[in-house]
Amino acid sequence: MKPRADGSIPPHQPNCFGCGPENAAGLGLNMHVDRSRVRADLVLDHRHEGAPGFAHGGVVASALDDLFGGVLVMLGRAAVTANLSVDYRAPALLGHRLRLTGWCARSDGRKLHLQGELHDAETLVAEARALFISVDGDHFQRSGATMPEEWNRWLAPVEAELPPSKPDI
Ligand SMILES: CCCCC/C=C\C/C=C\C/C=C\C/C=C\CCCC(=O)SCCNC(=O)CCNC(=O)[C@H](O)C(C)(C)COP(=O)(O)OP(=O)(O)OC[C@H]1O[C@@H](n2cnc3c(N)ncnc32)[C@H](O)[C@@H]1OP(=O)(O)O
Repeated sequence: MKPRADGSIPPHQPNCFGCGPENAAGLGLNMHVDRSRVRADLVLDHRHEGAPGFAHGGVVASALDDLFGGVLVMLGRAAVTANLSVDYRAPALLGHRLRLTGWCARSDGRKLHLQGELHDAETLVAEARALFISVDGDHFQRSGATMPEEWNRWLAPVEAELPPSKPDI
């Protein structure tokens, strides 16, 4: 799996909660590569409500987690979330167009240190740091579910080194 020629990032799989178009309960993220970052717009609604008019914090965390899944596609690395930390800086308002941005800050063998932000216009709503660990195909066999054909191709050996991190933009 890799970004398309126009920079858009295909869904991880059709039913992915974050980005799968077939998941009626999902967030429907459409991600794209913008230089060395991944971006997506997100409008949350009453299904995502916590306090009245505010998005539930877990939904915000889910959006950032799946955004990091988009960063993995940009990097060409299959990995899973080992740790996700979110600082909530301002309420995420329902009905507002929110902007997600994610990038890889650093990699160290199997460890990928990813960072992301959620903005409402100029307002920083949330920032996240995550540790992802590279995995191979065996990791996903444990569910017993059928893997998308494309995954069999990208679940390559995890030892491959990432290219040097690009400078922040
Ligand atoms: C080519 C294209 C690639 C495209 C990629 C596309 C998709 C991404 C892939 C899959 C996801 C698919 C779709 C959804 C996409 C994105 C959504 C967000 C992602 C998720 O929704 S994903 C679900 C939630 N996620 C889990 O379901 C993980 C459960 N978990 C485990 O499966 C294991 O826990 C695992 C595999 C993480 C590690 O297990 P393990 O046995 O392989 O490795 P081990 O434990 O030895 O750790 C190795 C080194 O990491 C350190 N380490 C480990 N965990 C740490 C922690 N929490 N904090 C600090 N350090 C930690 C150790 O200390 C050691 O460090 P050291 O080497 O220095 O000793």
